[in-house]
Amino acid sequence: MLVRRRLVGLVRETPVPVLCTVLLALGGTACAVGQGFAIAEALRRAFTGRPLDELLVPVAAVAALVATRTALLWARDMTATWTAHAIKERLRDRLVDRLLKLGPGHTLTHPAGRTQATVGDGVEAIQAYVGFYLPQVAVSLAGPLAIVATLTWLDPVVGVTVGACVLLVPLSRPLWRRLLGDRASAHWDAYERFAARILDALTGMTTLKTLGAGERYGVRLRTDAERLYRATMGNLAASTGVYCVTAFVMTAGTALSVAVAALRLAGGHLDAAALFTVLFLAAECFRPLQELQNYWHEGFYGLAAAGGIFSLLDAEPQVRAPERAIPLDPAGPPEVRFENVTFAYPGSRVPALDRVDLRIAPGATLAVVGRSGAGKSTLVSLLLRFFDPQEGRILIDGVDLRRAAPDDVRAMTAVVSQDVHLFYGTVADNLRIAAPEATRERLEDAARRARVHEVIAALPDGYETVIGERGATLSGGERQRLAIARALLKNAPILVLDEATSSVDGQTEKALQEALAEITAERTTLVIAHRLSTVLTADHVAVLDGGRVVEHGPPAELFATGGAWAELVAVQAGAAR
Ligand SMILES: Nc1ncnc2c1ncn2[C@@H]1O[C@H](COP(=O)(O)OP(=O)(O)OP(=O)(O)O)[C@@H](O)[C@H]1O
Repeated sequence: MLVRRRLVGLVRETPVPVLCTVLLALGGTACAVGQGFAIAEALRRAFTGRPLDELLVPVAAVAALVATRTALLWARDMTATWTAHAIKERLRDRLVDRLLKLGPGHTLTHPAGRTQATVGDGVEAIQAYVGFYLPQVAVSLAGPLAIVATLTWLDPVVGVTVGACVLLVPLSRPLWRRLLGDRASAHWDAYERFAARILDALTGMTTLKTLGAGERYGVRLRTDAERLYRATMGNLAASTGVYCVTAFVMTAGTALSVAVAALRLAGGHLDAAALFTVLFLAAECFRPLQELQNYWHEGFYGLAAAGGIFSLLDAEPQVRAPERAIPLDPAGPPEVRFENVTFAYPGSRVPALDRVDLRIAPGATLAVVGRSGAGKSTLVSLLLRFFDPQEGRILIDGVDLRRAAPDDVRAMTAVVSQDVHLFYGTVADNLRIAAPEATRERLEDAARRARVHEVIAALPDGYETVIGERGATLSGGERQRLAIARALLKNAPILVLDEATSSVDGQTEKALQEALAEITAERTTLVIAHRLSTVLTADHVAVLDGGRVVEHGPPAELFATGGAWAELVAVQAGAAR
């Protein structure tokens, strides 16, 4: 029997329904035992020439027992299914809850496809294991034990023979455990890899096509599908191999028990009716083990998925909430400071930010520029407290972010990034993600200020239009303007603009710059920008290079010094010509 302690722990959380499942199954076994005795009695009466009406009682008892058993097993299946669903739903709630707690700190460092396979199919697979397999383990111990005791009472020699044969099944299990466990894990691993690859292909379809890499990626997909196929067949071979051996032991055990009972009959230790009872009970003794074997077929996936599920449940968030969080004031635009901040991503030895000192005065705008990989986005991730710096600290109005609740920190900041994610749902739903209570008037006002109201109004159902997955029905520029409307609705005192206007045409950019100037005036703003037009209006510019601030000051002053900023301007000007 393959049992994982923590999965048993899940079952223990719903003790009553699980106990009911076990008792109903054992009730079914008890009916089968009664059936064996009733049939034997009917035969005994028939063989001894008793009148027909005397046969009616045992025959009626058999019918009643068969009906009761059917009802009990139906109730068992219903209870097991219900229990399995309840455990599954609770587990999935916990996983989703944990994922939300782990936040982008986890999603940025783990493949989404694997996580999706764990939370989706992994939890589905657990269902058969916890709902059917584990309760059946208890039934397979108690049922055969009770039947062997009954057989021993009928005839000790037959009882010991059946008991020995039954014992062979669980005793042979350790021989297979390793093989079954390894094959199941290999199978799940191949499945997770395949699921991750498929998700990547779907989300990156445009990139693959524009790079002409569809064919090459298809080869990788086929290789992973082939690996999954081989792992499935390997698992199936091991599983059915064990199934066949166990079935053989069970059949041989039943045959041997009947042969021993026949010898006992010949020796005058048993009568013919008792022989029939033995025959019936010996077969029934192996039935729970046979069912256990069947449930294993359905549940092995769950056992393999358990590793991923529990490691996700055990994963610790990158940032911890302090026991007594200092509240942050969301009212006015705050001062933001990075003090000697050094940070390297988990698993990386090269710091993405190296002793960064920056200050944004309340209501001021700081533009951060620098080459790709300089550390600009990392600055934002730290400001949103997706990660904590290894050295130094980040302060909002003098409060170290480590001493504030992570949710409070995120509530202070609205982000408009390059990669705008629109969720499956209506335009209004997508706007209300930022402000669930917002009235239709507020939505429209925000959309107007973000210069996207006309676009929304022209959609087939206006604000109630369902946006296709990943915003397929809106252009890049429209999506960005929707993101700006979201930021307006969130109305946070800190604003992060990550190349917020990179996907809009010249005319829209002008209108957007006006709208952004309007909202940045009331907020402390950090602009991550590659384009000069976005930076020129900032109060300060910081030039990042290799995670370090190499220049910092008002844009005009920096330009006059002829340093890194002036060099970047020259490069851009050259590129524009
Ligand atoms: N999730 C991550 N795990 C490990 N390293 C990362 C991760 N994200 C970024 N890095 C590394 O950290 C450094 C800074 O990256 P960052 O994304 O902050 O740069 P950036 O200036 O925003 O670049 P770009 O302008 O191209 O967006 C880079 O060396 C990058 O490879």
